Amino acid sequence: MPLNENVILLDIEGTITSISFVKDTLFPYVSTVLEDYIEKHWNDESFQQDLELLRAQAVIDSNVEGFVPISSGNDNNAKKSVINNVLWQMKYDKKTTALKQLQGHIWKDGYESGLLKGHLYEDVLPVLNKLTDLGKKIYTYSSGSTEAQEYLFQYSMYGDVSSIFLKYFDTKMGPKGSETSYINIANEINVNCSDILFLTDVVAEAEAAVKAGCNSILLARPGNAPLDSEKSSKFRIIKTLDELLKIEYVVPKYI
Ligand SMILES: CSCCC(=O)C(=O)COP(=O)(O)O
Ligand SMILES: [Mg+2]
Repeated sequence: MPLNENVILLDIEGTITSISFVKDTLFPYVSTVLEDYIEKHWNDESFQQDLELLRAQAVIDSNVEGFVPISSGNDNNAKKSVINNVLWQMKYDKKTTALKQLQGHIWKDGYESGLLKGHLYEDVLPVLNKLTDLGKKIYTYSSGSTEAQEYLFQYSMYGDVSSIFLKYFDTKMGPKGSETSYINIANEINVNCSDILFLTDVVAEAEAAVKAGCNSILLARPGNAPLDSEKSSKFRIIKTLDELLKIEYVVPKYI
């Protein structure tokens, strides 16, 4: 049987979905419809919850250089300031739970209208199906909100493939560069960290997972940022998930 670990935890962007889909399709969709969305949904309970998170994040960010404040109240000035704050966060690709939750809600319309179709590399579904047949449990952990992840899989270019994934995790487990987040996920699914193989395109995330006691493999997909040769040398690097099926026993390279 390939792989020691029973749990396969997948990063999304740069691992199973192209960075280009996120940066060139999903993010511009939000920038384009943001103003209309805020105007239309301002009084909705769901948007008011998103706004509360954005306001709380703004307090945390208030000392960050270039920070864009959110005005209080419900007038046009407040709406404009929310738009500007969101665009500022997106410009710097901030991974705050507040931004990610709002983006997920905005993408919903785009997926449901058929304008957005979640990208998946062609090796992903065949390999994940084989791993499932081998008894492996498949989970995702992304900075994108759990709802955003679900939409991407429900409305993927291959149709609804969400049933492959047992559960989605997001930054509510903690940031992806923090070892505690992987311990939180292990606790959530009732396994030891040593039972988790985390796949990602980001070395700092792989290092955090390994510090927590998980194993980790790096993905080098076309269009990903080049991997730092020194830092990534501690890890096995694969180009597609097919390579997972060829691994008989993963001797963690970082030991
Ligand atoms: C779940 S699709 C949206 C992806 C996203 O917003 C993002 O920031 C990607 O982060 P990841 O942790 O999947 O690399
Ligand atoms: Mg990634």
